[in-house]
Amino acid sequence: MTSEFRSGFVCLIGRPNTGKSTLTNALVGAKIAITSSRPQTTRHTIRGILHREDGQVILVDTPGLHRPRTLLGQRLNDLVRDTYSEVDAVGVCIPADEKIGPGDKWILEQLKLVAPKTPVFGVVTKIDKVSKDAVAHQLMALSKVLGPEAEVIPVSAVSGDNVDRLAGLMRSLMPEGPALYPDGELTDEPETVLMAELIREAALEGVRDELPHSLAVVIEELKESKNSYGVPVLTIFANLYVERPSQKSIVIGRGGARLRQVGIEARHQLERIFGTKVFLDMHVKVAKDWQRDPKQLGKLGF
Ligand SMILES: Nc1nc2c(ncn2[C@@H]2O[C@H](COP(=O)(O)OP(=O)(O)OP(=O)(O)O)[C@@H](O)[C@H]2O)c(=O)[nH]1
Repeated sequence: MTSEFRSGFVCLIGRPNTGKSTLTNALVGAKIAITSSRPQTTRHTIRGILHREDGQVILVDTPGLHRPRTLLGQRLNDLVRDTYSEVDAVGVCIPADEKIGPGDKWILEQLKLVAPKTPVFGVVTKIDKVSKDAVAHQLMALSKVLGPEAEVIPVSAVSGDNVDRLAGLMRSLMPEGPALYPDGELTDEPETVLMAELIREAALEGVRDELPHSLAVVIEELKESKNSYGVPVLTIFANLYVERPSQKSIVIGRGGARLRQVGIEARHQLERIFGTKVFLDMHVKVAKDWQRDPKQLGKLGF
């Protein structure tokens, strides 16, 4: 028996750091969504596309929903709410190693409020981190919160456990329809957005101060040329915006050491993803209070 082809959109939601980006990468099979050990770093709605013989699932990875404190926070939340009501299914992600708390319940309330008809499924993530008993306990707890209709699946993006099963479940929740994107396409984000995200991720890694909301990266220009050996090189001109001079020093580091390290890290990732030699030309600038200024926000792509 051949089953019908299904296609549609899925959004994985959950508190920051629950493993949504890592899971998206595992499902899609390539590094597209940006992960970081620091919470709330995924700012853009990046779509990974899961191609299967029997269907296509377009994953919309949203920033973690959080109580807004700044204009940027509000815009991010609006974006998340719009996404909830437009997708065909929403996956609620809860890490296996943390109790379901008020933050999770708040997210579920928002979901029921803005998209009461969107099918929901549960995902217990990072199951490699805890015992089987703890996983079973978390599955029951999540099932209780989501209700009897929602299917709940335990996965580990790191070991790959159940990632295929989850892909199958998502596909089964999609409406019947043809592929929406050509095979082989992994994301529909413009590549400059992806470049900016990768540089931003590298610049945040290892910085302990509260930088995540104060750092924006804008790709100013791309130039293709050949080096002295005739090898094609892509030169990326990027501006890193921070809000205060003190943050600028953090990003640059002593004698520019940190920024050089960030450059090496980002270049490595960019070369891997874009399959070409990369030269990174980065400048760190101070744009005072850009998070609270609508004009600046627009300029920085929010
Ligand atoms: N052990 C283990 N760690 C995981 C797994 N999935 C994600 N992580 C780790 O958990 C951290 C957060 O993962 P992300 O994928 O960035 O989480 P996120 O939910 O996308 O986070 P935000 O972008 O902040 O919303 C990272 O350090 C990951 O390496 C998993 O299956 N097992």
